[in-house]
Amino acid sequence: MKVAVLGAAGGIGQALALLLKTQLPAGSDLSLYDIAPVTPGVAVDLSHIPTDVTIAGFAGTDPTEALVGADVVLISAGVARKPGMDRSDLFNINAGIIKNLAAKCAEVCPNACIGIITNPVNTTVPIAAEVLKQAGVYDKRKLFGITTLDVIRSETFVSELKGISLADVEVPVIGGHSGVTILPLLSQVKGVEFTAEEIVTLTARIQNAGTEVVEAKAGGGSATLSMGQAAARFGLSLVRALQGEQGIVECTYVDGGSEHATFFAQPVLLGKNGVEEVLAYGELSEFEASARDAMLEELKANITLGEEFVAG
Ligand SMILES: NC(=O)c1ccc[n+]([C@@H]2O[C@H](COP(=O)([O-])OP(=O)(O)OC[C@H]3O[C@@H](n4cnc5c(N)ncnc54)[C@H](O)[C@@H]3O)[C@@H](O)[C@H]2O)c1
Ligand SMILES: O=C(O)C[C@H](O)C(=O)O
Repeated sequence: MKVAVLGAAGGIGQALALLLKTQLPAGSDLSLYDIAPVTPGVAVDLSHIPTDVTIAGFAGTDPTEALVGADVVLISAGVARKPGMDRSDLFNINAGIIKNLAAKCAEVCPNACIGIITNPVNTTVPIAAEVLKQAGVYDKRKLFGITTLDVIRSETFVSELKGISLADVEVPVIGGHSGVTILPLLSQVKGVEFTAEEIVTLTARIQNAGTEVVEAKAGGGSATLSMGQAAARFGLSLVRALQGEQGIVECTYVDGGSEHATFFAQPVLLGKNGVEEVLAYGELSEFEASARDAMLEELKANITLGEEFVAG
């Protein structure tokens, strides 16, 4: 398996590269690409860690060398929020970056699975899809918006609030990855009862958790280390599934035939070709059903924005 990280010199990229260097299966190749000149040096640094994962780093304006033969491409290239900004404020810069990188993937590694971290995810994933379609290589089973950070935050916050072991907490998160489009299904957490007030407060905290980090970093960026962990979890799950391991499920934002929107995050069974099956997300509480319905207008507008950006 070859995994490429684009945006690898950034806050997320470096954390992710470290986790992949130490956790990818033996025999894997890891390639790092970023426009930042330090990127080959990041690869040299990581190469001194004694694992059976080979690593190479590439800088400059052309990611081709990093992408040759890639099975999985994880993209965190782009700009991050500062206090007072919304994820949608990143669109102007990041839309073009994703458009160009997706075009390169289409050209160099058209069969790779692509996981997009770059915000606004609700829009950057449709942008990538349109670019891949234009190039005639779109396979909807192989394009993912990485929403795993919402899942790990939900699990952490539930465990803290209820004093239960993290090993026992699973929280599906559906919809998208910004504000009200992030919907944790707290009613489905096994063995835990929440009061109506806890549901409201916890849902809001999970939806605003990105902003909580942005404000705490006070102009120094957004979540990088927790996102590195989240992207590593998703990327490693995908690699294991591509290698034939059965039963691997992650929530992710996919073009999965949802009745709600073209792209929708929900639990997905991963397999040898990427998405094996989009799973039903189960029964919702009244609160969750109305939150789901209320998010759809925003989510669909986010998707249309991406489609129209590529259509020009
Ligand atoms: N999906 C999520 O849950 C999630 C979570 C956190 C952050 N993010 C998003 O991830 C992105 C990256 O965040 P970060 O904190 O790592 O930012 P960062 O600024 O630390 O790193 C971004 C990197 O991208 C590189 N870059 C810019 N343009 C590039 C291009 N065309 N090709 C290759 N590399 C390029 C930069 O040189 C930089 O090293 C942001 O858009 C942020 O909003 C998403
Ligand atoms: O909030 C951000 O801007 C980054 C990321 O999407 C997050 O959820 O932490």
